[in-house]
Amino acid sequence: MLTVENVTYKAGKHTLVKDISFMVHPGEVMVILGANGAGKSSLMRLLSAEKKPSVGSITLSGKVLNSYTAKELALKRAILNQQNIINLDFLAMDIVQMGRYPHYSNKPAAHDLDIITEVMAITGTTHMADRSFLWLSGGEQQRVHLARVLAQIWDTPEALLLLDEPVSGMDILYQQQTLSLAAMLAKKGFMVVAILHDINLAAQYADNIMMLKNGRKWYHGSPAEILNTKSIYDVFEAEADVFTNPNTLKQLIMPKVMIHQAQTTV
Ligand SMILES: Nc1ncnc2c1ncn2[C@@H]1O[C@H](COP(=O)(O)OP(=O)(O)OP(=O)(O)O)[C@@H](O)[C@H]1O
Repeated sequence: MLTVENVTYKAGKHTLVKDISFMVHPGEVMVILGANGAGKSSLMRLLSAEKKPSVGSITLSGKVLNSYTAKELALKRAILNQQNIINLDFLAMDIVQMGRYPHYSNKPAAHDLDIITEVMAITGTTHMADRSFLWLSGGEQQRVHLARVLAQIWDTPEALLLLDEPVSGMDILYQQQTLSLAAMLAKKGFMVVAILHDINLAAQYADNIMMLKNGRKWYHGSPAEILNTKSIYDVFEAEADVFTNPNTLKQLIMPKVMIHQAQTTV
C-alpha cells in the first residue's frame, strides 16, 4: 500500500504541494488531474522518492519511502517520466533491457529475457526490437519506455507504477491500449498512479481520481463521485457538460467552446 500523510513540499520559498493525504491500494488505478502548474509533477517527484517531503510522510508497503536504498526502490517502483531523453544509439530492445538492470549483475538470465519478450509483446514493440531507438517516432519511443518500465517491475508483486502523462504523443489506439494495460496491471496487484490531462481517459480508466489545484487536494473519489460540471470548473476554470456514456456508463466530458475568450485572443 502507498500511504501519503499530510505531505507538504517546498522549493525555496515556493510551496508546491500543500498538506496532501491519500492512500493507494494494490489493484487500484489512481489518476491525478489538475490544470497546468497545479503541482501534479511535483507530487509525482515525491511519490517516486526523487524529492523528499518538507513535512509529512510517504510510506510504501509500510516502509518510509526515503529510507529505501536505490536498489530496493528500483525493485519496487518504476516511473515513466514525461521526458526520457536518450541520445545514445541503442536498439529499442536494449532500452527495454535497461529495465532489468536492477535484477542481474552481469548477464540477463533466461527469466529476464522472457520478461523482456513478454513486455515488448504486450506494449506492441516487438517489431521495433532491432531498430535504433533514435529513429523511432515520439509515440513509438514512448511505448519502448513503457516496456522498459514494465520490465523493471513485471515480477514484483504489489509494485508501484508511476506514469507521468503516459499517453502524450500516442495515437488513439495506443492511448487506449496503454491505459487498458495499466488497468490490467492493477488487476494483477500493482498500484498505478498516473497523471493525465485527458479527463475522459481518466473517467474511463481511473478507480479513483485526485484533482489538484494550487498544490492542494481539491477533490478525491471515484470518477462518478467527483467528475461534474462544478468540480471541473473549480479546478480548471473551464465550463463543461458531463454526460454518462450509455455504453460504458462512464462519465463523458464535453468542454464548452468559450466563444468570448476565443474571440478576444484572435
Ligand atoms: N524547483 C522549483 N522551484 C520553484 N517553483 C517550482 C519548482 N518546480 C516547479 N515549480 C512550480 O511549481 C508549480 C507546479 O509545478 P508542477 O510541474 O508540479 O505542475 P504540473 O501540475 O505538473 O503542471 P503541468 O500540467 O504544466 O505539467 C509550477 O508553478 C512550477 O512553475
